[in-house]
Amino acid sequence: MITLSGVTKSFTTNHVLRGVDLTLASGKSMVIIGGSGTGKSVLLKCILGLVPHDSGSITLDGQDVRRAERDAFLARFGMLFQGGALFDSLRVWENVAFRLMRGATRRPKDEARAIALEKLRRVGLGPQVADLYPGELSGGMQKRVGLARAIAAEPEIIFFDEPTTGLDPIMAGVINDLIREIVVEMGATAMTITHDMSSVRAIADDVAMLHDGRIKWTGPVSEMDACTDPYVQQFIHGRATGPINAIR
Ligand SMILES: Nc1ncnc2c1ncn2[C@@H]1O[C@H](COP(=O)(O)OP(=O)(O)OP(=O)(O)O)[C@@H](O)[C@H]1O
Repeated sequence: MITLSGVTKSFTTNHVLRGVDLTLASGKSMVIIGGSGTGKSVLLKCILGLVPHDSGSITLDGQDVRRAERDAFLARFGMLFQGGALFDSLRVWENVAFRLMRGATRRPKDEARAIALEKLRRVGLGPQVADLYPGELSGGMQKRVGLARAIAAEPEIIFFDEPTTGLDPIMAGVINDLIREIVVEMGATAMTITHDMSSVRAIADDVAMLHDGRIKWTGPVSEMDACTDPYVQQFIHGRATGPINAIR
């Protein structure tokens, strides 16, 4: 379980997080929504300890994330980054096996390649893709490779940062379904940042809306439509008018 309590983070006079309280239950899928620039990525980086928070606490299974031994802590996480963030100079399978070939749990090359092929298969990519370079793949295929990489080391917790950005609606649907299936299958705890409401509905058990540096609303996705909070309503219906200023 990941617990955030009163988390604040400022960049000089820009007070991005102003007291975030949030719990990510183990084995559940939490989706964070909120307008551009509200601090969703900063929140994710604070949890990972990549950006130090100013005050409040963030714990993983009761342990302060700032006190955790970095390598062991990060090894518990898988990440699917916004642009896929694949290494252009590495073959697809080497990208997927990246973490398997480094660090304390380093595996022999043949074993790492076999795991990479198995993970590629899991995301619907055949062995013919393994020796290509990322630049030879479509955007949707690159996302799948990124997803295969995120799950390669079988992490307990997976973060998805805008997993469907730049994909057509059909491919976005495929990626959403894959994320949901994989998270359920692995029993992983998932946190996804997205603007895409169809992703929210496909991926989330729970939703949290970040606004003005705080969690404006959180609850099960099944209760989101009935939520009367005007901020949530404006966001989920994509209305230009409402309490959220459209000009930012
Ligand atoms: N390293 C940094 N130094 C200074 N300011 C930063 C830094 N990282 C983020 N910010 C600021 O924090 C605010 C929140 O940024 P963040 O990227 O978390 O937004 P977001 O909600 O993820 O937005 P989007 O949905 O557009 O990706 C922005 O005002 C941004 O300029």
